[in-house]
Amino acid sequence: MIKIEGLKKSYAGRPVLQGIDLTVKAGEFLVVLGPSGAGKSTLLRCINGLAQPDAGRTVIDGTVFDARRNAGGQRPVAMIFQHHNLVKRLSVLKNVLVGRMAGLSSFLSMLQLFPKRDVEIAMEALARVELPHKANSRGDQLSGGEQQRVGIARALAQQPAVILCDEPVASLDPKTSRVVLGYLKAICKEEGIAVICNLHQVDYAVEFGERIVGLSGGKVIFDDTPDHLTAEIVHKIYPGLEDPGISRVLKPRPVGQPAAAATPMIAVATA
Ligand SMILES: Nc1ncnc2c1ncn2[C@@H]1O[C@H](COP(=O)(O)OP(=O)(O)OP(=O)(O)O)[C@@H](O)[C@H]1O
Repeated sequence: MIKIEGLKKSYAGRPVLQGIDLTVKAGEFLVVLGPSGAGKSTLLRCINGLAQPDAGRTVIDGTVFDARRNAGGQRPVAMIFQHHNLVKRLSVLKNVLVGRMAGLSSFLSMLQLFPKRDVEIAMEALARVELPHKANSRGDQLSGGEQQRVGIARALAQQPAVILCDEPVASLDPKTSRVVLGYLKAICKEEGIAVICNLHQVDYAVEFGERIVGLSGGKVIFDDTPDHLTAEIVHKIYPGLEDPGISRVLKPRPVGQPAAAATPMIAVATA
């Protein structure tokens, strides 16, 4: 289980995250939606230590996560990026083995020598995304979708507690996007890994997310299952969005039932 507690981050005095609290269970697929600049990437960067939060902490399976203190062991937080971040001149297998490097001595990683068990783990991860036959291809000989599947295998090879995905399908066509999100979801469920996935596409969020968090102005304004995401809430998350097509992917609300509140509401009787 990953607990994000009171995360705050400002850049040049401008608040970007204003106190984020989230608990994500092992094997839960959480999608973060929000307009450009809402702080989605900053949230992931603060969790994995690429950015230093001003306040707050991340607790993973009961231990406070500090990226700086994790050298020498496998890191519990893996990351998948929009542009795959593969080393293009290296083989696919070596790219996946990067996920094992945290456990290697600097001497062995410099020589790119890996224990047999690490190579087995990397090959198993490639098999999970159905690319073992590409192990010896160079990273740049793969399509965008295949490169992202290698990115997933690299994250999986790290054997993390949580995988953070920063717009992993933003540069892929719709069919390939669904394939990539399908692999991610299957791995999340079958391996019991928590996934926090930033997306721009509401339709994919509804299709693949078990839980959706809406960020706006650095605050959580929606946190619920896709069933509770209404067109009104989507418009709150994305003010000014003019896409009537959004309502097609949302479940119609039964007549007379009010829209789900963005934050829990308690009825207080008046005296
Ligand atoms: N290193 C940085 N230095 C200064 N400002 C930054 C830095 N990183 C992010 N920001 C600012 O923080 C705000 C949130 O950025 P962030 O990238 O987290 O948004 P986002 O929701 O991921 O947007 P997008 O969907 O466009 O990727 C933006 O206004 C951005 O300019």
